[in-house]
Amino acid sequence: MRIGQGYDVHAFGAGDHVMLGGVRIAHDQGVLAHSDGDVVIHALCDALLGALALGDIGRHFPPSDMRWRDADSRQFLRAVAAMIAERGYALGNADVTVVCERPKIAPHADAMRANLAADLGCDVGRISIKATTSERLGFTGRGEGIAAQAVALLLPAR
Ligand SMILES: Nc1ccn([C@@H]2O[C@H](COP(=O)(O)O)[C@@H](O)[C@H]2O)c(=O)n1
Ligand SMILES: C[C@@]1(CO)OP(=O)(O)OP(=O)(O)OC[C@H]1O
Repeated sequence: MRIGQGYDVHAFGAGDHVMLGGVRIAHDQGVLAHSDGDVVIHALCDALLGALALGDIGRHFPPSDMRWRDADSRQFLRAVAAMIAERGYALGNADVTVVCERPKIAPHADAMRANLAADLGCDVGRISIKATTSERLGFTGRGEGIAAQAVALLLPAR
Protein backbone atom coordinates (compact mmCIF):
# COMPACT_ATOMS: atom_id res chain seq x y z
CA MET A 1 0.00 0.00 0.00
CA ARG A 2 1.39 3.45 -0.88
CA ILE A 3 0.10 6.96 -0.14
CA GLY A 4 0.78 10.30 -1.83
CA GLN A 5 -0.29 13.92 -1.58
CA GLY A 6 -0.33 16.75 -4.10
CA TYR A 7 -0.92 20.50 -4.18
CA ASP A 8 -1.26 22.94 -7.07
CA VAL A 9 -2.03 26.63 -7.53
CA HIS A 10 -2.76 28.74 -10.59
CA ALA A 11 -3.32 32.48 -10.68
CA PHE A 12 -6.48 33.82 -12.25
CA GLY A 13 -6.02 35.88 -15.40
CA ALA A 14 -7.89 36.94 -18.49
CA GLY A 15 -10.36 34.42 -19.86
CA ASP A 16 -13.90 33.15 -19.76
CA HIS A 17 -13.60 29.68 -18.23
CA VAL A 18 -11.57 27.42 -15.97
CA MET A 19 -10.83 23.73 -16.52
CA LEU A 20 -11.26 21.67 -13.35
CA GLY A 21 -11.25 17.89 -13.31
CA GLY A 22 -11.58 18.00 -17.09
CA VAL A 23 -14.81 20.03 -16.83
CA ARG A 24 -15.01 23.39 -18.60
CA ILE A 25 -16.65 25.81 -16.15
CA ALA A 26 -17.76 29.19 -17.45
CA HIS A 27 -16.20 31.96 -15.34
CA ASP A 28 -15.39 35.65 -15.64
CA GLN A 29 -11.65 34.82 -15.52
CA GLY A 30 -9.32 32.11 -16.78
CA VAL A 31 -6.07 30.84 -15.24
CA LEU A 32 -2.46 31.56 -16.15
CA ALA A 33 -0.72 28.28 -17.02
CA HIS A 34 1.40 26.50 -19.61
CA SER A 35 -1.24 23.77 -19.99
CA ASP A 36 -5.01 24.19 -19.50
CA GLY A 37 -4.24 24.97 -15.82
CA ASP A 38 -6.44 22.24 -14.33
CA VAL A 39 -5.42 22.38 -10.66
CA VAL A 40 -7.60 19.37 -9.77
CA ILE A 41 -5.78 17.11 -12.21
CA HIS A 42 -2.35 18.59 -11.46
CA ALA A 43 -2.76 18.04 -7.71
CA LEU A 44 -4.10 14.53 -8.30
CA CYS A 45 -1.21 13.64 -10.64
CA ASP A 46 1.25 14.85 -8.01
CA ALA A 47 -0.46 12.73 -5.33
CA LEU A 48 -0.29 9.65 -7.56
CA LEU A 49 3.30 10.30 -8.63
CA GLY A 50 4.20 10.91 -5.00
CA ALA A 51 2.70 7.57 -4.01
CA LEU A 52 4.98 5.94 -6.60
CA ALA A 53 7.99 8.10 -5.56
CA LEU A 54 8.29 9.19 -9.21
CA GLY A 55 8.79 12.90 -8.66
CA ASP A 56 6.23 15.46 -9.74
CA ILE A 57 4.18 16.48 -12.75
CA GLY A 58 6.75 19.04 -13.88
CA ARG A 59 9.41 16.33 -14.08
CA HIS A 60 7.31 14.24 -16.46
CA PHE A 61 5.65 17.07 -18.41
CA PRO A 62 8.02 20.07 -18.14
CA PRO A 63 6.59 23.57 -18.64
CA SER A 64 9.58 24.19 -20.95
CA ASP A 65 8.22 21.55 -23.39
CA MET A 66 6.03 23.08 -26.09
CA ARG A 67 4.14 19.77 -26.44
CA TRP A 68 2.31 20.67 -23.23
CA ARG A 69 1.36 24.21 -24.21
CA ASP A 70 -2.43 24.57 -23.77
CA ALA A 71 -2.50 20.80 -23.22
CA ASP A 72 -5.59 18.98 -22.02
CA SER A 73 -4.46 17.90 -18.53
CA ARG A 74 -6.46 14.68 -18.83
CA GLN A 75 -3.62 13.32 -20.96
CA PHE A 76 -1.26 13.80 -17.98
CA LEU A 77 -3.63 11.81 -15.77
CA ARG A 78 -3.94 9.00 -18.32
CA ALA A 79 -0.14 8.82 -18.57
CA VAL A 80 0.14 8.65 -14.78
CA ALA A 81 -2.55 5.91 -14.74
CA ALA A 82 -0.33 3.89 -17.10
CA MET A 83 2.64 4.34 -14.74
CA ILE A 84 0.52 3.05 -11.85
CA ALA A 85 -0.56 -0.04 -13.79
CA GLU A 86 2.98 -0.72 -15.09
CA ARG A 87 4.23 -0.87 -11.50
CA GLY A 88 1.51 -3.31 -10.41
CA TYR A 89 -0.71 -0.92 -8.46
CA ALA A 90 -4.35 0.17 -8.66
CA LEU A 91 -6.07 3.17 -7.14
CA GLY A 92 -7.55 2.51 -3.71
CA ASN A 93 -9.12 5.96 -3.47
CA ALA A 94 -8.35 9.61 -4.06
CA ASP A 95 -9.72 12.72 -2.39
CA VAL A 96 -9.32 16.24 -3.83
CA THR A 97 -10.19 19.58 -2.19
CA VAL A 98 -10.50 22.70 -4.37
CA VAL A 99 -9.98 26.07 -2.64
CA CYS A 100 -11.53 29.15 -4.23
CA GLU A 101 -14.24 31.70 -3.54
CA ARG A 102 -15.59 31.29 -7.07
CA PRO A 103 -16.58 29.49 -9.20
CA LYS A 104 -18.90 27.15 -7.31
CA ILE A 105 -17.50 23.65 -7.56
CA ALA A 106 -20.27 21.53 -6.07
CA PRO A 107 -22.55 21.58 -9.16
CA HIS A 108 -19.66 20.19 -11.25
CA ALA A 109 -18.17 17.72 -8.78
CA ASP A 110 -19.87 14.62 -10.15
CA ALA A 111 -18.86 15.42 -13.73
CA MET A 112 -15.26 15.84 -12.54
CA ARG A 113 -15.41 12.53 -10.67
CA ALA A 114 -16.67 10.77 -13.79
CA ASN A 115 -13.80 12.20 -15.89
CA LEU A 116 -11.13 11.29 -13.35
CA ALA A 117 -12.53 7.77 -12.86
CA ALA A 118 -12.60 7.23 -16.63
CA ASP A 119 -8.98 8.35 -16.99
CA LEU A 120 -7.83 6.23 -14.06
CA GLY A 121 -9.92 3.20 -15.13
CA CYS A 122 -11.61 2.90 -11.77
CA ASP A 123 -15.06 3.01 -10.25
CA VAL A 124 -16.30 6.56 -9.64
CA GLY A 125 -16.84 5.62 -5.99
CA ARG A 126 -13.07 5.68 -5.53
CA ILE A 127 -12.87 9.40 -6.40
CA SER A 128 -13.94 12.27 -4.14
CA ILE A 129 -14.08 15.98 -5.05
CA LYS A 130 -14.71 18.57 -2.36
CA ALA A 131 -14.50 22.35 -2.24
CA THR A 132 -14.12 25.13 0.25
CA THR A 133 -13.70 28.85 0.25
CA SER A 134 -10.95 30.29 2.43
CA GLU A 135 -13.42 32.71 4.01
CA ARG A 136 -11.98 35.61 1.96
CA LEU A 137 -8.54 35.12 3.55
CA GLY A 138 -5.26 34.87 1.66
CA PHE A 139 -4.71 34.71 -2.11
CA THR A 140 -7.66 32.40 -2.71
CA GLY A 141 -9.83 34.54 -0.49
CA ARG A 142 -8.92 37.65 -2.48
CA GLY A 143 -9.80 35.84 -5.66
CA GLU A 144 -6.24 36.01 -6.99
CA GLY A 145 -5.95 32.31 -7.69
CA ILE A 146 -7.28 28.80 -7.25
CA ALA A 147 -5.69 25.93 -5.34
CA ALA A 148 -6.26 22.19 -5.01
CA GLN A 149 -4.97 19.55 -2.63
CA ALA A 150 -5.15 15.81 -3.25
CA VAL A 151 -4.38 12.59 -1.43
CA ALA A 152 -4.31 9.16 -3.05
CA LEU A 153 -3.88 5.61 -1.88
CA LEU A 154 -2.49 2.91 -4.19
CA LEU A 155 -3.04 -0.79 -3.56
CA PRO A 156 -1.33 -3.81 -5.14
CA ALA A 157 -3.35 -4.59 -8.28
CA ARG A 158 -3.93 -8.18 -7.13
N1 LIG B 1 -15.71 27.31 -4.62
C1 LIG B 1 -16.55 26.65 -3.78
C2 LIG B 1 -16.50 26.81 -2.42
C3 LIG B 1 -17.40 26.12 -1.64
N2 LIG B 1 -18.30 25.29 -2.22
C4 LIG B 1 -19.30 24.57 -1.40
O1 LIG B 1 -19.80 25.43 -0.39
C5 LIG B 1 -19.64 24.81 0.90
C6 LIG B 1 -19.36 25.84 1.96
O2 LIG B 1 -18.10 26.46 1.72
P1 LIG B 1 -17.35 27.16 2.94
O3 LIG B 1 -16.04 27.62 2.42
O4 LIG B 1 -18.23 28.28 3.37
O5 LIG B 1 -17.20 26.13 4.01
C7 LIG B 1 -18.54 23.80 0.73
O6 LIG B 1 -18.64 22.75 1.64
C8 LIG B 1 -18.79 23.34 -0.71
O7 LIG B 1 -19.80 22.37 -0.71
C9 LIG B 1 -18.31 25.14 -3.57
O8 LIG B 1 -19.11 24.37 -4.14
N3 LIG B 1 -17.44 25.83 -4.34
C1 LIG C 1 1.15 21.02 -16.14
C2 LIG C 1 2.44 21.67 -16.53
C3 LIG C 1 2.77 21.20 -17.95
O1 LIG C 1 3.98 21.68 -18.42
O2 LIG C 1 2.39 23.09 -16.60
P1 LIG C 1 1.31 24.14 -15.99
O3 LIG C 1 0.03 24.11 -16.75
O4 LIG C 1 1.95 25.50 -15.92
O5 LIG C 1 0.99 23.61 -14.55
P2 LIG C 1 1.92 23.57 -13.23
O6 LIG C 1 1.11 22.82 -12.21
O7 LIG C 1 2.35 24.92 -12.83
O8 LIG C 1 3.26 22.77 -13.65
C4 LIG C 1 3.28 21.46 -14.09
C5 LIG C 1 3.59 21.26 -15.56
O9 LIG C 1 3.86 19.87 -15.70
